[in-house]
Amino acid sequence: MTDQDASTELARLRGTIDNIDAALVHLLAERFKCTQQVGELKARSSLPPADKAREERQITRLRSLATDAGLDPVFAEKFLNFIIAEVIHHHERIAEGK
Ligand SMILES: O=C(O)C(=O)C[C@]1(C(=O)O)C=C[C@@H](O)C=C1
Repeated sequence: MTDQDASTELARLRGTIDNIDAALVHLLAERFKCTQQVGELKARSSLPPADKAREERQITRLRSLATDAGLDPVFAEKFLNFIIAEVIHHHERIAEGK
């Protein structure tokens, strides 16, 4: 592969990465819009911000989906936990009226 070929291929791959990153941002934005509504519903109904049983079910499902998709399930679990921790933080702020 020539240097020119390599830089053309790298630019093509980076274009794909940029598209995927954009899709991830849009998906996350939609998820957080939805969890914002969940947070407001929970605050109105005096429900606790976290639901560990639901999280267990989500993790089991995501790990299985990840394995089937060829993604490291440990990474998928960490990623979901990272997102959920942020959501719980948002829920707590909503419940505090902030
Ligand atoms: O499903 C809920 O009850 C939510 O508040 C959403 C969510 C999530 O982000 O998926 C966040 C916190 C809960 O512990 C479980 C799940």
